Amino acid sequence: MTERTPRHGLDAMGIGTDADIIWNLETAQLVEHAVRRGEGKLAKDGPLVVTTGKHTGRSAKDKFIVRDAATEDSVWWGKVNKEMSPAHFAALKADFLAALADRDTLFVQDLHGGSQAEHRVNVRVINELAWHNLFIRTMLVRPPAGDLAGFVPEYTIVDLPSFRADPERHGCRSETVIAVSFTEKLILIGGTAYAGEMKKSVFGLLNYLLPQDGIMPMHCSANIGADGDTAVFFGLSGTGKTTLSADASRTLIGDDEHGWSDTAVFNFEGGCYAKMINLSAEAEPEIFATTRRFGTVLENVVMDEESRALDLADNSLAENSRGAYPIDFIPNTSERNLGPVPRNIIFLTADAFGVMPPIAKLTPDQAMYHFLSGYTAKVAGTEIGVTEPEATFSTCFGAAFMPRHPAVYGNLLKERIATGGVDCWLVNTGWSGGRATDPGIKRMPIRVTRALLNAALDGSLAQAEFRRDPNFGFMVPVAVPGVDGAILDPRAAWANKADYDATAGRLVDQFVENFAQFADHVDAGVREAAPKVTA
Ligand SMILES: Nc1ncnc2c1ncn2[C@@H]1O[C@H](COP(=O)(O)OP(=O)(O)O)[C@@H](O)[C@H]1O
Ligand SMILES: C=C(OP(=O)(O)O)C(=O)O
Ligand SMILES: [Mn+2]
Repeated sequence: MTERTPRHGLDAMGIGTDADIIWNLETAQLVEHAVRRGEGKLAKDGPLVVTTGKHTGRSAKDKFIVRDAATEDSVWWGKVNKEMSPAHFAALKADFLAALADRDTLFVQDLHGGSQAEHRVNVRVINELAWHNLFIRTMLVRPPAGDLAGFVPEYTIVDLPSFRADPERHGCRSETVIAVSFTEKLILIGGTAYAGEMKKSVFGLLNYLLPQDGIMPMHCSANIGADGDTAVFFGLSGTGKTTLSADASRTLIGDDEHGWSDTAVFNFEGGCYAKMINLSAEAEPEIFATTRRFGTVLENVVMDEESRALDLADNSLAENSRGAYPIDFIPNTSERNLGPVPRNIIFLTADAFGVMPPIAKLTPDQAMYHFLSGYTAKVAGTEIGVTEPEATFSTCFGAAFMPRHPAVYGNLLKERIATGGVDCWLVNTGWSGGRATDPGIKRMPIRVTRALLNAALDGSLAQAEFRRDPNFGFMVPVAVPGVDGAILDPRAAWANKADYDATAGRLVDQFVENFAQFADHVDAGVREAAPKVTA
């Protein structure tokens, strides 16, 4: 028993086990456990380096929500939120409890999901791996040590990477399962060692709970400018939330999950989770510096066994290599984990078709249209013969994490934009001058994106001359000081204009087709904000 052991233990939760229960350790001791147990190794400058095996990203198709009286009408059932029956969940829970009883050692952390006392949940995370315990401690909000003895968990996550789910018995799809019961306040994660599942599960919880308190939960990063102007950056995975929110000239609130209340934007988390592949010291100095510190957890980053030097360019373990670090590893962060209500909303998209301009100004109706659409694109892998990018539409720029109907989140955004004083922008951090798969076509340089963003955020871009995009109808700047004008007009950047027009036309068609599902949930203004092919 130490002061970090809560009075409300696992037995009080109905969890029986003879395992050694290791409560609420801090970074140094958890790193020692991880290394001693062979879970990871230290890199040259101190980070803990681990591998996750088969799963190097989230398994969206293996995620389930228990469908019962509580969720029947409140969850948006369908393609994204898949159901698990209460009976299957009961069987899964029984097998998780049996697996817990069998373990020699368990690592437990008592944490908060949400940085603000009035809008958060107490989460207890039970891990078989020391490094997973360190990861979730790093990512969520750490209660002061003095609060731990009296900590009472409300939600529990049991995270067992070695568990093997059985589709017959558990009503799931594979050996991997992420199952959430809002009624039992229990999340079971098995068959995957990708640590991001844990933090995104807590996000899903808050996305379900907070709209009831009038908070808009958002899959976005957030930072604050010198004159107190908050910006939020929505975007799907890989579009630049984490990269662009770490900016020497602005104060970071957080890189991934936030709530927008009547008075503030606040972080849900206490850490960041950055992509490591090809991370550049020049373009992303603040994030790069975290790879040289004790306390950072590096997932699937390749390291030389002898020198313990990192090779951030090596994708042989994963394209999605990651680094988790406490938020204060970034130099300029908000001490209270919040900022004023936003003055700017940015929708990030990584357009692999090269159709979207690098920046565009949106009307409130266009903003609603793009928020509900949630467009980005994937470069269709590295397989030989795959030459076309693939469009992805994920509503609210985060459908995988949003249990409720998109209209719930959409209406919260609508109310907030309607109060005025918020400027909305679409930013393409993807490709320009052709498709991502065309020879010689490069992704937008980070410094160009930053220059355009900063011009939007400091108000100077508003003074520029704009033209209307013929396909999407939004306003695109014609010239911006310090930025090569050729990149501002995507059509001009393409050598073959007919090819651009055809590619844009196909993308517009996909937007229109995707939006049909929302047409009945929005007013005419938003429907009319749809892109139109004018040719
Ligand atoms: N113009 C750009 N803007 C933002 N990121 C870019 C850009 N060009 C390349 N990148 C790379 O794209 C990735 C963006 O990932 P990240 O910021 O982690 O996205 P998210 O947090 O939205 O998942 C990073 O690896 C970054 O280096
Ligand atoms: C951690 C994740 O978030 P993002 O890529 O948006 O940073 C993820 O999608 O697994
Ligand atoms: Mn991110």
